[in-house]
Amino acid sequence: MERVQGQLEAEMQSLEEEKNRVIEEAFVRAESEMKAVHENLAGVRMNLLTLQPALRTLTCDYNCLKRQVQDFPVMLEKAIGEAKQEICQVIAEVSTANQELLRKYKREMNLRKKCHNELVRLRGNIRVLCRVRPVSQEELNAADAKNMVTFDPDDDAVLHLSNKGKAMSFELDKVFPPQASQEEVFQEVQSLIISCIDGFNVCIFAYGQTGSGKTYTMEGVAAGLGLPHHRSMVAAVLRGRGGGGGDWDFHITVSMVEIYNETLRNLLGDNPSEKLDIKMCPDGSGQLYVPGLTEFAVQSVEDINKVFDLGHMNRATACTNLNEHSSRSHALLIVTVSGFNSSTGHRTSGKLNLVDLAGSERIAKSGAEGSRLREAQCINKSLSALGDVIHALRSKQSHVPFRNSRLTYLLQDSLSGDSKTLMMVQVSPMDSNVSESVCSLKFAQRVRSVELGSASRKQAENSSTSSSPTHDSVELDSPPVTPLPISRTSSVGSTLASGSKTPGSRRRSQSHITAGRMKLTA
Ligand SMILES: Nc1ncnc2c1ncn2[C@@H]1O[C@H](COP(=O)(O)OP(=O)(O)OP(=O)(O)O)[C@@H](O)[C@H]1O
Repeated sequence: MERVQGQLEAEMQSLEEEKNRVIEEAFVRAESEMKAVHENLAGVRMNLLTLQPALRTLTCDYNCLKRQVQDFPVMLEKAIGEAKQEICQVIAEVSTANQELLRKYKREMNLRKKCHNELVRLRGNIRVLCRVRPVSQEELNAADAKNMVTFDPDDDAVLHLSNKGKAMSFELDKVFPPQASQEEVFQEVQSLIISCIDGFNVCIFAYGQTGSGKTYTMEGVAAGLGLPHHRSMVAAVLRGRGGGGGDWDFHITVSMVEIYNETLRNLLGDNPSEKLDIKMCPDGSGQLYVPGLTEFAVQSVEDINKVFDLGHMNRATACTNLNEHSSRSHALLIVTVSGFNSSTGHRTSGKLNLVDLAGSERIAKSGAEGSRLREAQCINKSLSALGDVIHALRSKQSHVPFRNSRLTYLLQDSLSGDSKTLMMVQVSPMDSNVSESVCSLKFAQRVRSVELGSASRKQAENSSTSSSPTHDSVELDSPPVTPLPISRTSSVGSTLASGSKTPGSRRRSQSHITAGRMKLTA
């Protein structure tokens, strides 16, 4: 018991000692930790002391930013307002400059039109050009073939021709030698074509014997394109639409007709064999129109191509031999351009007539009979009538015998007034064609060699009184119309009112050859 007690006391003693040791250790540790804490605290205090100014700066910055943020919407609004003002000012300046440019552009456009019309006027409203076709390969191969045509190197309006050993010279408005390209010819006639957009009526005729190049000039294949050339003439009208300025809106329609044996046929109609008539408008305006004539509205070159294909197809189906038939008939392409200016309300109406005439060669009366004789008579009659009309117009005669053929009657409004006419006389250079070439050139000179402005008072009515050097005057079995009296009052003033229009009134007038309009669906 005592031993156990002694053991317990010893244990308690050691525990007491252990406790004191642990307490002492804890105290030492606590003291060192306390010291470290104090040191830390001193460091923190130091830090706090240094951070205080930074905090003050930050607080100051923050307050400053806060104020700026508060002020920002106001400043932004102000800046936007100022920017808006500046932009508006610049826009106003640009708009003024733009309007000024537009005004200048319009003035230039009007000037261009005036210059263009002046140019056409100076050149003469009726111009006679000549084109000599090249010698064909076949002709080159023929041993005895001779080229009879030479040109004046100093004057592009003169052509020399050797006829049975006799030298002859002809002066026209311009002569195109065989090497002249389609493009050169097109450049020459382009301004004339485009004037239909300005409200003028324009006629371009291709005249000459069969094989002299009439169709080549009027429909010749444009290099590489495979498209008939006068499609590009119509295409020029389409392109020229833009030249009037943005205020103009143009409506373009195309008709194709053929005149064979003094009979008018609609090449775009459902029935190409159907004969058309030329009639006086029942409204008493004195204007002419062709009832039933088909007009296709065209807007693109594709539309034009479709119209041509239809016209050529109809022409081919209406006859047995197209080549012969086309040589003995006149083919007319009529392009009507109606313009409307949305700013001024101004309207214009112009017409372009591209006429591929029948072959002008003389057929010996003794050798021809039946239908060939009638064909020859009709061709001679209409070409003589055309020569008479152009001669009368160019010499400003008081009466113009439009009614002597279907061709001149149909084209009456496009030949008279301040219309513009171009006669392209086609010539073959070969000796075998020389007498026909002489006839064609004499015809050209006859319609041209008139002193402009020297109007004579009267002009014989019928082609039987014609002085045409090329065509015999042959009466038709039934003349197309009764000849008109020759006084200016009756022929121009009443019956042929459209032929007497002043430049201003003609510009306002609508197309005389009208018909039910169709939309192009072909
Ligand atoms: N300027 C030219 N350049 C090249 N070839 C031409 C030219 N003019 C005509 N020809 C060629 O001469 C031939 C006869 O031309 P074209 O058929 O145009 O004569 P045409 O007067 O219209 O005859 P037709 O009265 O029979 O219609 C054609 O083969 C044509 O290609």
